[in-house]
Amino acid sequence: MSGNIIDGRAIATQLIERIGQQVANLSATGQRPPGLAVILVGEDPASQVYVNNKRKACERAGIVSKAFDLPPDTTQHSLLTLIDELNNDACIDGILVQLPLPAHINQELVIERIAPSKDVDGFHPYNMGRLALRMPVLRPCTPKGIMTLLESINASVRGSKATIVGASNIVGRPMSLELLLAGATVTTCHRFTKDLATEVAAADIVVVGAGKPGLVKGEWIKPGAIVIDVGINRLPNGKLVGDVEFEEAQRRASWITPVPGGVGQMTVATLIENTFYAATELHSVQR
Ligand SMILES: Nc1nc(=O)c2c([nH]1)NC[C@@H]1CN(c3ccc(C(=O)N[C@@H](CCC(=O)O)C(=O)O)cc3)C=[N+]21
Repeated sequence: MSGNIIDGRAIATQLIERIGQQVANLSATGQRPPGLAVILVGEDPASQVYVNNKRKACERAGIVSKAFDLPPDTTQHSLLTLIDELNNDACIDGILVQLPLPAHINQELVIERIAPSKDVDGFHPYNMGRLALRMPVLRPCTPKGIMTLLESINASVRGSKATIVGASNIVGRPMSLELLLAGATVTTCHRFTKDLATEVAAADIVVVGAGKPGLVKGEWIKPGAIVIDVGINRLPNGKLVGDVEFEEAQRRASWITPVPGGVGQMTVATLIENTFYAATELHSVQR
């Protein structure tokens, strides 16, 4: 078996184009375009790349993006004040605060300040709680984008065994909730997991988001499994790699996502999807 590559770039492009058509339909009926505020505090180069990708995707879909590039010494108070203003701005449907924030700012406090209906990242405790209780509203972009990728290959998730490697608030935990909601039997692994190899080897679907290059060995993958790699690691030689040993994993998998060109692209496209959803289902786009 040699795994097919899941073309995240192509599926993301399709999704952005579909939203673009729906945005055009809004303006044809005299409604305003969706608006997304993208807040970046500081000058981390990786964050700048991601934020730029998000702004470009907005443009492709006809979503109005409003950039807030704030200096690294921005106070927590002024960031919270900006969020309050955006919460009350009728042209803004989504507020994205790029993470990580500088250490002097309390991330949880900032996320909780965003109005849940504008939390297009799906990180607010309200939205995470809704997902946990099987009543999703705005769903975290990376896990939701992965569900879209699984649908695109007609994966049978219900009744499958899924192993998630990494239990972060933005990837592992919401991914576990998405797969549980879709009827998988879910195992979530983290730094205290005793035998990672055995947990991965048992899985029909493996989702890895740990931020450690080569953490998951290709030989652990069950033949025919689906492998989703959320890791993005820049090696000293400049090469971008995931958390999975790609070549050996590809030999055993039925399907596998590449890095770059896999999950990262879907994260951005899903942000666009969530912003459109917030505008049309949670806010009024009537002028
Ligand atoms: N509030 C918030 N929301 C996020 O969704 C969020 C965040 N903070 N902080 C950081 C992570 C990471 N993330 C990515 C976005 C795009 C790519 C992406 O476009 N990746 C390209 C390659 C990019 C490159 O060349 O570095 C690809 O995989 O093909 C990757 C990762 C969003 N995140």
